[in-house]
Amino acid sequence: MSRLPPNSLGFALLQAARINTAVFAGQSLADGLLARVDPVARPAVQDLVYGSLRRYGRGDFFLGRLLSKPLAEPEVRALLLVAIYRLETRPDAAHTVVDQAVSAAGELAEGHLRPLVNGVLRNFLRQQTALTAALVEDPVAQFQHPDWWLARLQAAYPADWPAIVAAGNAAPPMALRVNQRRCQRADYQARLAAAGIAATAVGEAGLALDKPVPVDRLPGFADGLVSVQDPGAQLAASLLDPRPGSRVLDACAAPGGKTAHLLERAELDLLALDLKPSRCKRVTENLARLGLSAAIKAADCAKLNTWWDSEPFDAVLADVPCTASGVVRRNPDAKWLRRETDIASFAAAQSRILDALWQVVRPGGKLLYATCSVFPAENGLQIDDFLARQPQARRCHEEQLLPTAEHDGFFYCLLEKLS
Ligand SMILES: C[S@@+](CC[C@H](N)C(=O)[O-])C[C@H]1O[C@@H](n2cnc3c(N)ncnc32)[C@H](O)[C@@H]1O
Repeated sequence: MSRLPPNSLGFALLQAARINTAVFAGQSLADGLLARVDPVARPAVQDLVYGSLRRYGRGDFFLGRLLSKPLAEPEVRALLLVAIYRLETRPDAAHTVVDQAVSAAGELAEGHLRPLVNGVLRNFLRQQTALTAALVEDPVAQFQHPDWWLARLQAAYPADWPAIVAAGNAAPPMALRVNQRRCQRADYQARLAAAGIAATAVGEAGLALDKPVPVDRLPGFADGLVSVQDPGAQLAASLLDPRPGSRVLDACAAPGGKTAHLLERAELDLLALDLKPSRCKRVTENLARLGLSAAIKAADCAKLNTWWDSEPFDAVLADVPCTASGVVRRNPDAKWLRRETDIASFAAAQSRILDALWQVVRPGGKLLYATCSVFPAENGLQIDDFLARQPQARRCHEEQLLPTAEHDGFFYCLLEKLS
């Protein structure tokens, strides 16, 4: 509980510090940490949490210079980091920010550290120019990614890595996919314009918004006229392009974005699998909102004996679990929680899934392998290894989308099973 009013900056700083403390203790933002925040404060808390985590390497560097010894109190440290983020990105009313951070510190168990919070933030403001100039001394601070992550990007993309890093540190764009079963894109674009939301057509059925908006401001969202989906993710359905009436498997389906897109484009006999029953529920809810239907089952797609009836599929989508290194701006906590060894663990799980799913593709059928990663071990190298194991597989199309201001990072490889 807190004595600060929910609409105050102090309250938002306090909540953001608590969430970031949970993240650094190992919890994921995807576990709904923000959903528990008072709705009045949620947009401000979200900005503080996501923004400060995107820039954690930088904040950590500043604290290293400002503190004489490491802080043992995680919530106080997290509070300093969110306050520094706010001071850097909204330099107006800096002294109000410091005062509000000190009030927030008073709500923590370590309330006696209020003078330290006050002193560190005032020192930050006094030394800000010199501290900012010193960022170049430390790549993790300057580029705001772990050192092993930077090394992997530099090795794989000698020319593009600075742009990948810059995209990963920026706030993400927001795009919609129009449910072509329920309305035309141009009509929906006009509805958006009437609601004061500017958007540009992108891809087959997408609309890129000039500025992100809360979903409840989107006309007809609850009635299934649109879904939020990155333009990079919207490529999957057209790459797999299953024929109407064909038997399709979406093997890693939750929350169902690509499942829904496939069904919006054509009538299909589609089975959607996901490992977790709670995530299958999200597929069910999404399809219901959009007026679509599929068979949905909780299962490990790699354990064929638990779900497969031996009828082969014409088309399989394998949107496999991955490091999500291409969408790190949407999950900035992952950047700091991941370990380099995770890449090999994901790659091993992905090859297990690929080998199993290949058995359910009919001869002449297709499998689209997809990740939202930029690490080659999960992408092109994974497919090279697969092709070496599977002489009946042919690589029809492969593309690595690097994250930009317009879309997230994705990898796609369309494979055909030779008859
Ligand atoms: C990248 S997400 C899928 C996103 C989804 N295709 C979409 O467009 O909305 C990967 C999903 O794979 C699921 N998953 C992980 N391992 C799995 C397995 N062995 N079998 C089935 N699903 C799995 C995860 O629970 C997660 O929901």
